[in-house]
Amino acid sequence: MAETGAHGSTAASAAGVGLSKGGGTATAPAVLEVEGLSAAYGPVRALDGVTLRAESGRITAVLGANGAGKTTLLRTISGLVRPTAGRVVLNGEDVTRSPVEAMVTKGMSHVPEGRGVIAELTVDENLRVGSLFRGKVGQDEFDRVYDLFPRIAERRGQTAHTLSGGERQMLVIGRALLARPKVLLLDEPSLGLAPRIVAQIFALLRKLVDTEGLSVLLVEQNARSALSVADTGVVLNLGRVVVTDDAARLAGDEDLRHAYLGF
Ligand SMILES: Nc1ncnc2c1ncn2[C@@H]1O[C@H](COP(=O)(O)OP(=O)(O)OP(=O)(O)O)[C@@H](O)[C@H]1O
Repeated sequence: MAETGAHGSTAASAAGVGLSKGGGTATAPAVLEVEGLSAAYGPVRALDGVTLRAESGRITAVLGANGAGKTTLLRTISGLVRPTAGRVVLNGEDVTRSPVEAMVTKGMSHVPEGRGVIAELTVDENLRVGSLFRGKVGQDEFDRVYDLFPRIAERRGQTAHTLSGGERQMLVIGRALLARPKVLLLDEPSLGLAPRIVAQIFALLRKLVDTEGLSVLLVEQNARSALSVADTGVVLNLGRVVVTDDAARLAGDEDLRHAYLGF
């Protein structure tokens, strides 16, 4: 198991060391910095001093068992849950306790678990509803999403309730991308999907990260898949960071895999 330092970060990851999957350079600017973040639901302490960073052009996977605090972490970062302590810094600006709309404007998009689409509306209408908060969005931006997700493009006139789980996941990611985020928070995109579809979605994320410098904070219970696409992994247990390390090293750490990742 990798050596952990303060807040569970390894010395290597704290220094931003580790090659990206795209073969890029070791250090990238932090788009998102989370420092000592804590959150509670009444007496239940769900997050306890979580520190991590998400960098431009990199995928950071947050892993852990049921109840580890992964969803709460994303909800607290994006302003849906009020932290009891700690800071969220986006592009160098302290955005802790900013309203969700402000987070979106400043470059953070959150795709929650559950693939929330409006079932009665068409795919195209779902995309347009999702872009309303941005004011006028050019057709070229919708076309870009359709280019990224050809399956969604083929189904643009269909009502969303006819979509498969994978297509819904693509639609909600596409909708989030219309906000032109610097950092995309994704909660369990693989849940209930066939491995082939998960691989397609992860490959697309990898492409966006490598070509556009997007930063992705990916929450997953499916640790094996997540580590195969991520640059860095952060393992949570009972609301605390257990270890932060290069994704390939985490995947190869048998003790850690057995103790926290279930594969
Ligand atoms: N709305 C809530 N009210 C009370 N307790 C909650 C609430 N949401 C989560 N919790 C508790 O907070 C802790 C962290 O839950 P969270 O959903 O963040 O974990 P998780 O790692 O995302 O788990 P899962 O993979 O099962 O979704 C758990 O103990 C959970 O029971």
